[in-house]
Amino acid sequence: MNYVDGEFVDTGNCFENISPVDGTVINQVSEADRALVDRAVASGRAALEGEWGKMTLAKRCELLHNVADGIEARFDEFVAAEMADTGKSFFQARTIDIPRGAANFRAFADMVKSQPSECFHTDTPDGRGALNYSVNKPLGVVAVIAPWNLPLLLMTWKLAPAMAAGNVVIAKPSEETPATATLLAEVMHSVGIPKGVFNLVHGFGPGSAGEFLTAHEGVDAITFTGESRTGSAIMKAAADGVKSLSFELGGKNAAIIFADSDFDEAVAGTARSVFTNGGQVCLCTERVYVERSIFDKFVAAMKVKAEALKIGWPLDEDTDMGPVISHKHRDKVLSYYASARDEGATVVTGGGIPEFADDRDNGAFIQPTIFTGLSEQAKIQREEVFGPLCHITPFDTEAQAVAMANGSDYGLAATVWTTNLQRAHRVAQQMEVGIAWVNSWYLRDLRTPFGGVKLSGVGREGGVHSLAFYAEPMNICIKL
Ligand SMILES: NC(=O)c1ccc[n+]([C@@H]2O[C@H](COP(=O)([O-])OP(=O)(O)OC[C@H]3O[C@@H](n4cnc5c(N)ncnc54)[C@H](O)[C@@H]3O)[C@@H](O)[C@H]2O)c1
Ligand SMILES: N/C(=C\C=C\C=O)C(=O)O
Repeated sequence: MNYVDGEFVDTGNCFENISPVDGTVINQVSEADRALVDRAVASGRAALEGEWGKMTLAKRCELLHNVADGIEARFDEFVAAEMADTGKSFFQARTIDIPRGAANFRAFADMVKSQPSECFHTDTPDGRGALNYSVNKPLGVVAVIAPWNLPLLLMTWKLAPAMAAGNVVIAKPSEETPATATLLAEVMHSVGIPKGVFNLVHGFGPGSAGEFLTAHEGVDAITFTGESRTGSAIMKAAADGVKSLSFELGGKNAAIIFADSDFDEAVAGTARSVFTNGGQVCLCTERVYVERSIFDKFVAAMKVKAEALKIGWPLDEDTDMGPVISHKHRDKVLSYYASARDEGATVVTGGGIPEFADDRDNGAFIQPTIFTGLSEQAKIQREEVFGPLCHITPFDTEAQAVAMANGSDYGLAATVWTTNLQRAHRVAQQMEVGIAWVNSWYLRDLRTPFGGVKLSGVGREGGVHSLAFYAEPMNICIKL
């Protein structure tokens, strides 16, 4: 169901939600039409001018903590829903996706309470001076458009600061993953978020709810997470309305492993950064650069890691990797596997589809894959694949590794593995990315700036960066 103006709405026009595990139909999803999007915008505007706009900060933060409580109270339902939509493992859903859904609301409910505002005493020629202070006002009606890879985590990563800053939101989850967003609407409704503050519209991008939102004259800002080319399309749609935009886009992330790294740690950490969530995390590594003296040993060790991954039923406790999100996406990843082979890659492991001889053969399962032997100009070195694969390349000098890692049109994340302190700082700071991890990956502090450079995004969210994006600071000058 959609959720607009405090009501669950079925437009009567549905699309099927297909399981990536076995190809069965999970449920029917009500697609929002333009009229429902219009109603959501009007309801949001009324909420801003009504109860929500007048609510105290303390009460707003209390409600956001209640939303977090509501997610935790229905934790198992959220886990099951996320796994059903995505096929991700029980481990991933229960240790990352759903806990972060609650954590995002708690983090921003707490951070916004201690958000300072500026004040300056200004000298004036008459000696009496002036007082310049600023107040933070909300942007207004914010469209939140989210992807399918970490559905609840990424939607709430935007909803939480937007609502903490006093905005009203219209959320549009991916058409692939409607379930946890709908559960979230039930939680919002049950904890008493005033009608119009949180709205949920299901649908697609072009010619559907996504596009209706981005071109809507009543939407004040758009925060989008998804493919870079979609970001460009949304930027065009929003241009006439001169809307505030925050974009978290694609990545083609590099890992650099020096011979002076802790070898076992570097192998384990890099394998995790390549294969987590089937490689369907924007921060995942797809390009691995290894110092030549340990190259063969490292490739062999990564092969062992890839072949040890248990690809199975998401609910099995020991499953490491489920299917990718859809047959369509699997075909895209397989086309990159084929292009790598066509360009002469060595297939270290994988490259195809696993066979189970059960219903999983109707799912979108794919083999974890490692390639070597290609140049930096190869297709899988230039383009984001967003699947469980990497290409491993040897390097001889630090400068060469830095140049290759930076030689991408993307710039989201990088990992650097070394035990040399100076080298760790030196190389990390040279990475042309928004986030560099040293001897770690996806270690997250929600107060830090998060975002990408180049094709990987526009702006930063996280901590004060989120609160800055979702606010309109206003300066008031008082002549004394
Ligand atoms: N940088 C990050 O934080 C981050 C996080 C997760 C995923 N991603 C990126 O997202 C991509 C995978 O997610 P995806 O396939 O859902 O991305 P996508 O761009 O296909 O879709 C993302 C969302 O945008 C909507 N959409 C599509 N076209 C639209 C349009 N023209 N107007 C309005 N809305 C539109 C979709 O319905 C979906 O809800 C990968 O490229 C990945 O790198 C980036
Ligand atoms: N934005 C975040 C993760 C993004 C993952 C991309 O797929 C986060 O952890 O806050």
